[in-house]
Amino acid sequence: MTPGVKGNQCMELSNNNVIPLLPRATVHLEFKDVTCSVNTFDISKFRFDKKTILKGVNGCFKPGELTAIMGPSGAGKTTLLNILAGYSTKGAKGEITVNGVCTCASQSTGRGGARYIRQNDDLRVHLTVYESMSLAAALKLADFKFHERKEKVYEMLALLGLSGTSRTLCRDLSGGQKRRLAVALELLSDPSLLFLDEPTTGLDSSSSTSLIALLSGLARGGRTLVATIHQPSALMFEKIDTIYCLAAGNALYSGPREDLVPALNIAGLRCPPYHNPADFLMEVASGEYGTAIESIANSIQQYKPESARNWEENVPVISSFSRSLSIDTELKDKQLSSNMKYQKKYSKNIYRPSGYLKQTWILLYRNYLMTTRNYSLFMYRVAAHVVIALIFGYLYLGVGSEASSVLGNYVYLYGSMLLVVYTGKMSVTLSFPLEMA
Ligand SMILES: Nc1ncnc2c1ncn2[C@@H]1O[C@H](COP(=O)(O)OP(=O)(O)OP(=O)(O)O)[C@@H](O)[C@H]1O
Repeated sequence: MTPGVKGNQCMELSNNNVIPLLPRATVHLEFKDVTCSVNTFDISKFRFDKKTILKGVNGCFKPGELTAIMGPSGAGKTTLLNILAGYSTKGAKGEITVNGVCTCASQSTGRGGARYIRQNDDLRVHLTVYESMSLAAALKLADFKFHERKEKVYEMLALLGLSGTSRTLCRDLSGGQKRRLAVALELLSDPSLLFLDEPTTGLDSSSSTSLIALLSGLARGGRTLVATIHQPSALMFEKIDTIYCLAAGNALYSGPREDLVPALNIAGLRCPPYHNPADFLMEVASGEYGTAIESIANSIQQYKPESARNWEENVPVISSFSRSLSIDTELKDKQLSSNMKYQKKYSKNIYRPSGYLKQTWILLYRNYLMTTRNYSLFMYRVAAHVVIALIFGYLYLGVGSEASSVLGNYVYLYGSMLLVVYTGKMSVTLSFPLEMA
């Protein structure tokens, strides 16, 4: 029996129609004086040097907003995201406050149930979209009944415009669809805080824009979304609420998108007309305008916007946002109400994952599916065993029916032990780091 996977049905929605599902709680994340240093070995001097990647950055990410962490290559964007998400906190110092609860940046827990979508899609290429989703749902949503999990999976697929690809193998998805599936997998447990590392890398401009529109829609529901974005187009830039720009480990600008150009003006940097402000910011951060980053950052801090934004006033309420979307109202209402129903029914805040035994069973089943569908690997394994059997046969040739040759017995025992131990161990040793990723 397939755990968590049964049947198939589709609810169709076009790609860019996003229903802003409400998260279960809102998350306000603030960080103060975050630094990160690593020790690097300098071969020419034969000694360890300390490299400072982040030099005491501050900032705050609010619910209902999509924040883009921008900056030139090597500025420290991924490092900051890793620390904030609690994914990799080695060498980090500083304070991270989530909804008023302060934790040390070097701690990897206490980030309000944050989910992190890394740059490389960690999808199982031999599973279909529906299988990936339903197996993930079976792992993450232990308290849900089978039909409820199924409903939630279809709801997420429809939400992210993946209904039409539910039977497609993950390896056959386009780059944009893979990113959307990665988001859908994380949305199953309704996270309030979502980090994405370079979600648009490798996508064409239209897929990138539609992905950013989707993230912006999810943020509108009250989530806190933070994504590193290299160089957004003007269209993508319009959909971002807040910009956090890093340059050589320092925060250059942190604030609403619409205040970026006036703030740079204050620092004496005029964005040329018809120039994408995002490109201009990157040029400034790369040092193309000659001024020291610290002095620009200091000047920018002098800028006081006329209307300090209050997200609670400005974030559109769910009904007004959904009115602006051209989607089937009946379907939208049905999905919203099912989402609310689950949120009310299950837990105060956290969906409970499956128990150890159930997880083992689900993962075994997933492994079985992947192994049997990976024909070439399967055939290589069969061929390897045939070749090894021939070698053994040859080595054992002439030993006779009494097995009286000491060397023959030794070769047989030693060889069969190696085969049994290593063929079993190697697959685990190789796949463990991949599965952990
Ligand atoms: N473990 C480490 N050891 C040594 N240097 C590191 C380590 N991790 C990051 N760095 C260095 O820190 C700097 C910032 O890295 P990071 O990956 O955060 O940059 P980024 O802004 O995300 O760059 P990109 O946009 O190219 O991905 C880089 O110069 C990188 O080489």
